[in-house]
Amino acid sequence: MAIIQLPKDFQWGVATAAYQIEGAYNEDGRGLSIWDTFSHTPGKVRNGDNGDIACDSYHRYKEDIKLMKELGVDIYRFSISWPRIFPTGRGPVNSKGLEFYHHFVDELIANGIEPMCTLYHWDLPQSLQDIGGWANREVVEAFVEYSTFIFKEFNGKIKKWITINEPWCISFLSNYEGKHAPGNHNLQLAVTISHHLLLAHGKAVKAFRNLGIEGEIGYAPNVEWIEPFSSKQEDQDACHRGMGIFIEWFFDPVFKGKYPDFMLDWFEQNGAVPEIQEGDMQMISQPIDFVGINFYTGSVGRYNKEAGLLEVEKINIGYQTTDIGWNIYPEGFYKVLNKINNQYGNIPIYITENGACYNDEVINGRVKDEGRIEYLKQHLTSIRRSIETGVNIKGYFAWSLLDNFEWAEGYDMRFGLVHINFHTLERTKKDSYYWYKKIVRNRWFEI
Ligand SMILES: CCOCCOc1ccc(-c2cn(C[C@@H]3NC[C@@H](O)[C@H]3O)nn2)cc1
Repeated sequence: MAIIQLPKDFQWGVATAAYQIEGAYNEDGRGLSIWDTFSHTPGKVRNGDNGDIACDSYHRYKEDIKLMKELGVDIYRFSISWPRIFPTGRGPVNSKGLEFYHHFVDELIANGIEPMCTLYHWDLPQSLQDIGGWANREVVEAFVEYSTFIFKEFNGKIKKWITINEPWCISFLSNYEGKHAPGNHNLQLAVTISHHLLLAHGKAVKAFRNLGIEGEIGYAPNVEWIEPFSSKQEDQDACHRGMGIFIEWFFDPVFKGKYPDFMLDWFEQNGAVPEIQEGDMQMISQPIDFVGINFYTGSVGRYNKEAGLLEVEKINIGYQTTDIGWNIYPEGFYKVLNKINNQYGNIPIYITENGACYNDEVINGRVKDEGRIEYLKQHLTSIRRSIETGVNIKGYFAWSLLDNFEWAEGYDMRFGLVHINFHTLERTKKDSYYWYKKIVRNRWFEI
């Protein structure tokens, strides 16, 4: 057995997102989001699930904060629902929605838990989608207005800010693959949206600096590791593209002020180019204070001309998988963290999401989720290895505090440290909750 120790000043947290846990979708003046529309469209979400009620955290947030308090976490990553603040995306403020988030943040602080706020975690106001959504540069301006309002409202209370969560999911998964809201299938649209998301991020950072808001700001891309099947150049190049759409495409503009040529060329060969205007790249590359990294899985990849847009085939070589079918690949976590560190400098990193889907149920009042504990051990070990290699990792957020609405997979796929009975909304602490509580307290574990 080996003892794995995390630094004393390492921040321990848990993460959620508004649409996945709040419910109260039409309460107290909240406007509709694209996920209300998408989840209410037959065939889009497993079992026809939607976020109308979810974990009912809008009403039960004090109970959830008590769970965090007992867990002993230092920090809680949550998102603000844009349509709960601006029901049509811009214009009149919904005072009840704003009041909810003030009460929520005050309760966190009163319980000694630092708030980390994600401004955009996929729930675009439907009214903005009706004018083209992120494909329309007007929506970039609306995001800056929304962000500026929130910065001013919570200045001094919230000191860690994330602009955009997982821009790959918002652009390519949602507008090329069509798997998430709004469910389009158009590469040019996806590339245009990816550019506008980065522009929105940069403009929000600029506003944050100009307003003199207290604290730190970053964004939270999701990344995967794809190990080349062989040293053949075609396999290496295929995996470079497969990772490039997550890493270089969303990191180079922010940290180097330009898109990576190998991805620009590939998209252009497929008929898509980002619509870059004068000053955009300078705005996008506003210096940030940290980068949030969301990591779940990796795979082995090889060149295959028939394997979709990037011609990289992810092959199953027998890795164990979680209940959502994703490979368990902690080695890839170590590799991707070191790749980012080597390519973009020793930028402070928060692991803003990492966790495992295991759908264990409550039996005699207990949830024995050993698989999740093992996954967390392996991935926290990769974090320790990365820190010892020189990666500046400041903290870790387990995804997620609660079982919740896992987007197109609905409620069947459970990532929580706390089990939710979605009929009664009863919360049950899983074995992994007690394990994580011990790690947060001791800052070491055996593997
Ligand atoms: C192109 C292949 O298409 C198949 C499906 O492709 C994906 C890829 C990735 C995901 C995915 C889901 N999550 C977890 C969430 N992160 C944010 C938070 O809200 C969690 O709920 N991360 N990535 C889903 C589907």
